[in-house]
Amino acid sequence: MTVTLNPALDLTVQAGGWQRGEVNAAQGAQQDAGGKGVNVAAILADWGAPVAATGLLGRDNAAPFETLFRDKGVSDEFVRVPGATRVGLKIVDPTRGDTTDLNLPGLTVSARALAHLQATLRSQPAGVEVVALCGSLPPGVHASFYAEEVARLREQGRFVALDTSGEALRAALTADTLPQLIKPNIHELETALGHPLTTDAEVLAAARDLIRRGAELVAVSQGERGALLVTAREAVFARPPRVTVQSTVGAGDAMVAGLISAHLDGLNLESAARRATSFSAGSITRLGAHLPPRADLDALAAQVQVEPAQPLTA
Ligand SMILES: Nc1ncnc2c1ncn2[C@@H]1O[C@H](COP(=O)(O)OP(=O)(O)OP(=O)(O)O)[C@@H](O)[C@H]1O
Ligand SMILES: O=P(O)(O)OC[C@@]1(O)O[C@H](CO)[C@@H](O)[C@@H]1O
Repeated sequence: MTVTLNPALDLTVQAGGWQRGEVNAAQGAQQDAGGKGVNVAAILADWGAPVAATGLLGRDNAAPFETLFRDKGVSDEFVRVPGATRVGLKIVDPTRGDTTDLNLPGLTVSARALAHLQATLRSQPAGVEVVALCGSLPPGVHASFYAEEVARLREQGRFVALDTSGEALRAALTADTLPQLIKPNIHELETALGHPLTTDAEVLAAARDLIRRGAELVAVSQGERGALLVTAREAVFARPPRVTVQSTVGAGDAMVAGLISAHLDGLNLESAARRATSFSAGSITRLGAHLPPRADLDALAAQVQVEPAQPLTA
C-alpha cells in the first residue's frame, strides 16, 4: 500500500529553450495524476504487483486519479477531502535536457480528514506487507506525522518504506524507530541531516549511520549519476544506462517501486539495484508514471553498472 497525503495533478509543459522572466513558446503539454505514492503505486501495478493507494484526494478534481487507478488496477483507498488537489507544474526543456518543478503546498488538511486517513492505515489487513509513505506533508499536518506512523506500522509488523523531504524527513530520521527502507535523494538527505555531503565516503557514512540505527536498506539517489544502496552487509553504487529522457519527474518514485518489488521477491542487493535502476531509467523515457515493457526493462537492467561502494568495514 502506498500513502500520499499530498498528491498532485502534474502538468508537464514542453518548452524548448525557455527563459526565466521571458515570454516563452511551449510545444506541448500533458496532465497526469501524480504525487509520489500515486506514482509508486502506478509503477508497482505496471510490474504486476497487487497494490492499494491511500492518502488524501481533493473531491473537485479526483477524476484523473480515479481513471489512473482503474486503468492500472490499483485499489483506490484514498480519503476524499473538500477542494481540488494541487497542480504540479513541470517544465521540460528537451534542448537543455532539464526539468523544472514548481510544487504548490497543497490543500490544508483538517483534523477529521487526517483521523480518517489514520483509521484507514490502522485497519489494513495483515496481508498488506509493505507500506510506502511518500511525498511532502500538506499544510495542517505536523512534521512528525511520518515518524509516528513508522513506529505504529512497524509495531504492526509492516515493512515500511519512506520517501519524503524537509522537516518530515528530518523528524523521521531522528526518531527512535526508523523505516526499513529509506530513499532520499542526496539533496533531501543533506537538508535533513543539516550538513553537506560532498564526497561518496560522506554519503556512505551517513547511510551506514541510518542502518546502524535500524534501517535495513538506504538508497541515496543522485539523479543521472545513479544511486548508492547500503545494507548492514553491503554497499553498492548503481549507475544507470543512458536513455532518451522525456521527463525526470518520478525517477525516484520508480526507484522506490523497484526496491519494494525487489524486497517482495527477496532479491540480493545487486539484483535490487539493477531492478530499481531499470525502473527509474525506464520510467523517465515516458511522461507520467509508466513502466516500459518487460523486455525493455530486462535490457536496461542488464546495462546498469553495479560496483561495490567501498570495502566492507563498518
Ligand atoms: N537523466 C537520467 N538518466 C538515467 N537515469 C536517471 C536520470 N535521472 C535519474 N535517473 C535514475 O533515477 C534515479 C532516481 O533519480 P533522482 O535521484 O533524480 O530521484 P528523485 O530526486 O527522488 O526524483 P523525483 O523526486 O523526481 O521522483 C537515479 O538514481 C537514476 O538511477
Ligand atoms: O511535494 P512532493 O510530494 O515532495 O512532490 C510532489 C511531486 O513532485 O512528486 C512527484 C514526483 O516524484 C510528482 O508527481 C509530484 O508533483
